[in-house]
Amino acid sequence: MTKTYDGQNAVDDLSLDVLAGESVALLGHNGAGKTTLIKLILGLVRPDKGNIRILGREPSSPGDDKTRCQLGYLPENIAFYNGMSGAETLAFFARLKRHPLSDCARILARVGLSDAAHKRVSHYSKGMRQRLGLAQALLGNPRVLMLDEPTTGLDPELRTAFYDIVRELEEDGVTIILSSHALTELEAHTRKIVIMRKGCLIASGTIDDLRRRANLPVHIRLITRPGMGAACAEKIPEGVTCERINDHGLDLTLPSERKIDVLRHLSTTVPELDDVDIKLPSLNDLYMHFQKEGVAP
Ligand SMILES: Nc1ncnc2c1ncn2[C@@H]1O[C@H](COP(=O)(O)OP(=O)(O)OP(=O)(O)O)[C@@H](O)[C@H]1O
Repeated sequence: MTKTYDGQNAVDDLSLDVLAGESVALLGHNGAGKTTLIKLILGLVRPDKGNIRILGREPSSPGDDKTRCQLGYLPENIAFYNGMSGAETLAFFARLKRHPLSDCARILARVGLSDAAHKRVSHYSKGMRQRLGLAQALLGNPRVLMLDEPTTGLDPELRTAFYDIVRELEEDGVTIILSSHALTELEAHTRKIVIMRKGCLIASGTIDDLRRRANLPVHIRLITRPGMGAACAEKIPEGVTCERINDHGLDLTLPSERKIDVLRHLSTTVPELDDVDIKLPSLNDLYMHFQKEGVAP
């Protein structure tokens, strides 16, 4: 589908299948079209070309509240009424979503806000507001949950707690679509990655799929017995770039398909070797690779 604003394609001829129960990370530069894609999925905006089905239905079709109630959304910047408490806020959203008010306390407990339930939202920290945002997204026990940059501004402990909740939801079979710029944490927490650039989808798959497609070099750090770095460097096979970092450390760069051969060679011919550390391309490396102009989808 394509969505155009003021003559510019915010989402440009993009096709995407998300399976039930999949957790998908949407990555892309500022203005790549991630939020627009989420709004298309939610039915908040309609595509100018193409179409979209979510849970088998057109999300923006008038009167289809049943489908919309099965979607949860945590926007990038959620606004609350500051004069209301967390419990009052959640009850307000629960009425809109026709979720039983008697269940709100359970949802507040799930996001760790029970103790602050009766505190005014204006007195909440950024992390507490974010958790309240997640609580409202969980109303209606959604089958599909859209989280737009949900961990921005959260400390490492809260991020971990946040992803623990996301994992539980995944285990319950909820489909999760999450947009973020926090690549390191996504690497550990999402199964499928979708990379957007200027409204287009430029790569998608698991991190292993993306590694295979990008075929970036692998880095291996070798640690030898003290003073044996130079002797070890002489035994490095042809076609492998070798950089000495000190008298007992070497950094190798090699094509990924040679990884096993080179490790086998080192283990049989370099008795001075003390330790080996293999660094596969990270999600950040892959993201930078695919964002480069000229990489074909
Ligand atoms: N309501 C709108 N009216 C006009 N242009 C819009 C509107 N919403 C988004 N755009 C434009 O569409 C493009 C994609 O914006 P979008 O917010 O989807 O990007 P994003 O990937 O979510 O960015 P970020 O990472 O900065 O949040 C941008 O050029 C933006 O200016």
